Amino acid sequence: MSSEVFKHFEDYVSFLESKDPTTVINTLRLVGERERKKKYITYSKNVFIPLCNWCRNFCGYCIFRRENYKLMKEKEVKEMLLKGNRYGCKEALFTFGERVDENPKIREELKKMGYESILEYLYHLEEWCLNNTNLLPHTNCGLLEYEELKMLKEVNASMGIMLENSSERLMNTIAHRNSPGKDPKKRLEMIENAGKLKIPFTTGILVGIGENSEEIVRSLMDIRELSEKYGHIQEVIIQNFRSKRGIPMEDFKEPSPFKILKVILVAKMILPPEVSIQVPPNLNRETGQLFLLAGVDDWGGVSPITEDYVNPEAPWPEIETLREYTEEVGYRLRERLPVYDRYISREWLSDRILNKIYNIKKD
Ligand SMILES: O=c1nc2n(C[C@H](O)[C@H](O)[C@H](O)CO)c3cc(O)ccc3cc-2c(=O)[nH]1
Ligand SMILES: C[C@H]1O[C@@H](n2cnc3c(N)ncnc32)[C@H](O)[C@@H]1O
Ligand code: MET
Ligand code: SF4
Repeated sequence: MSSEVFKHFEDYVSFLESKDPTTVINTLRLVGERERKKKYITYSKNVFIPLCNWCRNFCGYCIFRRENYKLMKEKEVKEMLLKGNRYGCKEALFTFGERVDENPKIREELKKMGYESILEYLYHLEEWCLNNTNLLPHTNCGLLEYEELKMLKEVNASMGIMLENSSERLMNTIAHRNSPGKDPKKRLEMIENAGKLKIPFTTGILVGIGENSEEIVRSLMDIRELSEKYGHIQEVIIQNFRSKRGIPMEDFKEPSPFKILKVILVAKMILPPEVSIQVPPNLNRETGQLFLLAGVDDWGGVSPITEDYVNPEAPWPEIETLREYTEEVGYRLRERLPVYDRYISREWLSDRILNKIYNIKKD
């Protein structure tokens, strides 16, 4: 269906490069034709658990990582989960630094708590979450091996990792120079492993980190390839780089709304139609409504109680505000689980996750 508009790599690239309003207006019309049929824009009510903010990488855009790190205590995590439960949240988002247990001090701390590794600790917390709350875990903690994904699938409704961009070139730039974990070969391999393991999966690209138009198109095509092969990509996040004081990339220009609009249109044309396109509403407060017209159909995780620890300067909108914002464009806001409906089956989910979902739906 998507190929009605463009077919070739070069077409997408020249579209991204285009300064001709007619081209963009025409594409918006063609893509928009399909958007008229959609009714709902979804979001997931969540609690963000930043389990540990040390990280083996140093991404040029990141403010989350601290050398003076904090590893969350079990009690603290449980209290946050219980609070989320009281607020009716359905997603426990475990997002944290990559391979934090490469740090000997953190390993030591974990040992004292009775755990051999951060993933053993994570598994325990996610299991507790399933046994004591109505929240479903979603883990996004950077690179994981096949066996690690397999273990976490037991206690996660879905998992994720941002591809960021599939360009090797960025590994020599300020964005990823000091981040071995952002090697696109490794990230694509992990996304492929998640496909083999039938894990409903979230990925995406970060726009505005020094990549060019070819690299954006290539990244989206790489995601499409894995999505077509395994069918596990539930959503693709188009994340706009937001500058923050003190990061190495402080002086980088944030991508313009026009640029993001074009990237969304290209994503819509490249990706299979069932794959949702997500933009976070806290990073797109002024522009989000217009992006709905270009094919965005999901706002991602929105939290009534925790901040976005990756973008702490950007508060979440109230759900009711988000509802008005969405309805003004003519769509309805609908809450979803961290796993999209089409994956709610034995083919995709572990028995304990599936049982939990049945029990949640009964409530
Ligand atoms: O609050 C945030 N949530 C982020 N999420 C959460 C996401 O919005 C939701 O957890 C998913 O839509 C699943 O419901 C991510 C999840 C991933 O799997 C990969 C990347 C992200 C990035 C962010 C983020 O920067 N901030
Ligand atoms: C959790 C995800 O958040 C994104 N991320 C990290 N730093 C920034 C920033 N300054 N602006 C926007 N997104 C960011 C990355 O894509 C990461 O994978
Ligand atoms: N550190 C992981 C990554 O960048 C998780 C998101 S950033 C806190 O992939
Ligand atoms: S973005 Fe993720 S991988 Fe990069 S430094 Fe921050 S926490 Fe680490």
